[in-house]
Amino acid sequence: MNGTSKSFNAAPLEDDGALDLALMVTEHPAVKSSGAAMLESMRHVNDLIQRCGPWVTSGDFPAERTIEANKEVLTALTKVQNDMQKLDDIDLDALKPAWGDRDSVRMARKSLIGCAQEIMKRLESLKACLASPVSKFSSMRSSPRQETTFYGWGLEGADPVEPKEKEKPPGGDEEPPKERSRSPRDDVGRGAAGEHQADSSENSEERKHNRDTPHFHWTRGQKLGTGNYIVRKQVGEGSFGRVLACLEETSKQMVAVKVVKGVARYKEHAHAEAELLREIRRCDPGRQSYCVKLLGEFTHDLNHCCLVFELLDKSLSDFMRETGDEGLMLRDIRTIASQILQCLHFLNAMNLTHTDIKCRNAMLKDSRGERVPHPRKPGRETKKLHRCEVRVIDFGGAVLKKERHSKRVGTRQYRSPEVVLGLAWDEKTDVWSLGCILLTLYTGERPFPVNNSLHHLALMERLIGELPREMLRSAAAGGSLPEDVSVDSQGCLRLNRKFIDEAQEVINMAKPLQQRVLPQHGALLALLEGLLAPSPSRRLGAEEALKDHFVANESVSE
Ligand SMILES: Nc1ncnc2c1ncn2[C@@H]1O[C@H](COP(=O)(O)OP(=O)(O)OP(=O)(O)O)[C@@H](O)[C@H]1O
Repeated sequence: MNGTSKSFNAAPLEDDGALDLALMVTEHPAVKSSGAAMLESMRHVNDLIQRCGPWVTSGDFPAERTIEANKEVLTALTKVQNDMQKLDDIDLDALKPAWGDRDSVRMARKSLIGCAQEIMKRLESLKACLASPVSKFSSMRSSPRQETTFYGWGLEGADPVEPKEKEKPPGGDEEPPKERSRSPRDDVGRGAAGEHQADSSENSEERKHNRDTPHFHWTRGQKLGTGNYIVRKQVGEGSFGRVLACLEETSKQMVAVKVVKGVARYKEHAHAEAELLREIRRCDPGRQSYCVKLLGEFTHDLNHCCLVFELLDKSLSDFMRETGDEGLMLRDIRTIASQILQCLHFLNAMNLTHTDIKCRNAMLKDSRGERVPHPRKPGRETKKLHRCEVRVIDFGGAVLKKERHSKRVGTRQYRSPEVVLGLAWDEKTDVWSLGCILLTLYTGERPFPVNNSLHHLALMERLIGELPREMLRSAAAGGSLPEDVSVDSQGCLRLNRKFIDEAQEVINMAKPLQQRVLPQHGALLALLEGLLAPSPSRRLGAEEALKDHFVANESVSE
């Protein structure tokens, strides 16, 4: 009999009626959906217990099935945690009459949380039983790791840097379909051959291994590092790690801790991001950069690099969703434009390009506000912020001027024409991305809901007019055109038959920029035309844009 089996409880979980009762007393949508999810999790756990019970009690673990079961347990734990969080997030002060009274919702929530805790207990005990066989099998399976190079930030003479692989974050994203940049710096010191090497099967194997490595598993109340950070809940997740809201014991302040996956490359990458953020803090004593503030860095369990940040509230994409994707008040858009431009101006002075400016990477410090009639959409509402202050996050893709490269950086929907075409890019690429953010905030719609380059370029032409022929010609001549794009002898985009069949209708329906902005908002239109100029040499720089009429003039009429 295996030692770990002592704690294994093979009895199936049962609903003692509390779940049903909870679902009967309220119509609150979060309670309803969590209740249904809880029933599903309960069934899943019972199934797992049935499947794993025999090996756990006999101690005879079959390799593949044990690894598979472990993955399932971790996924199920995350799911239950998320469902608990949804319950936790219910605002008892904002109930609709049809959802039932406060006490019923509170009671239902308590019952469901109790049920979730039971499910978690079982999953935790199963996880403990599987842990040691899994680590034994995994070490037998994994191939020797590649040696990783030092990833020093901006250090003269540092070794060629390792790529940051940006993969699609799990759990969906507000910008689907999403394609993340590969590396900000992965071809430094390499040529086109380097690019090819980066795609060799060995690297993609490793990339897959990194992506499949599970995220750090957390529990509420858990202490991180040397015990100074107590986990309260999860506030975000990216490709590199999970972001947890934690109470810092000494200061009694809530902070955000990004716990990076236990993958060597990701750890190095996180150290580099921390180093850069420390440098930003050093250069910004007056806190005028609007960059997120790094408060510290530590290691948890020897394996997880943890970055401690000021705790922020909601990303612009989450906030937009909360307002029903209707678009924000113009005065808030102006403030956001001004603050992100100040951030870009500051980064320019440090010779840095962020490369991944987007709605998910700009967070509000405080998303509280009041619902007001939408000034541009009769009959609709939006949310007017009490205090509009943003912070730019995720500096993992930032690139120093001296380390610029020709790889496609950033998230597809926010990429500038020069990046899509594989041409040289500079800090103006961030300005284009900001243009995409502002247009999204104004219209409520993402200007480039695309997942291939031809569609993207064709939509750009629809929005802002023809792309400069020199740009298309030089991309064609330099061999940097994306695979799906070709250019004719005149230097115009060639739209093939298949494309026309599939996408032409969508392209035709997309409105030019002038038609997306109301006539009374000419100042905003002028700014957007400056930010979304196709040629980087004609595009506004951050410093110039700060002097633009719309940005500089604080009195905005909605
Ligand atoms: N300081 C913070 N306060 C609150 N939430 C945060 C904070 N920083 C990040 N988050 C949340 O965590 C998510 C992931 O953070 P971040 O983008 O830094 O991680 P990442 O792994 O680098 O992601 P990506 O896949 O975009 O590179 C963010 O989208 C945001 O929702």
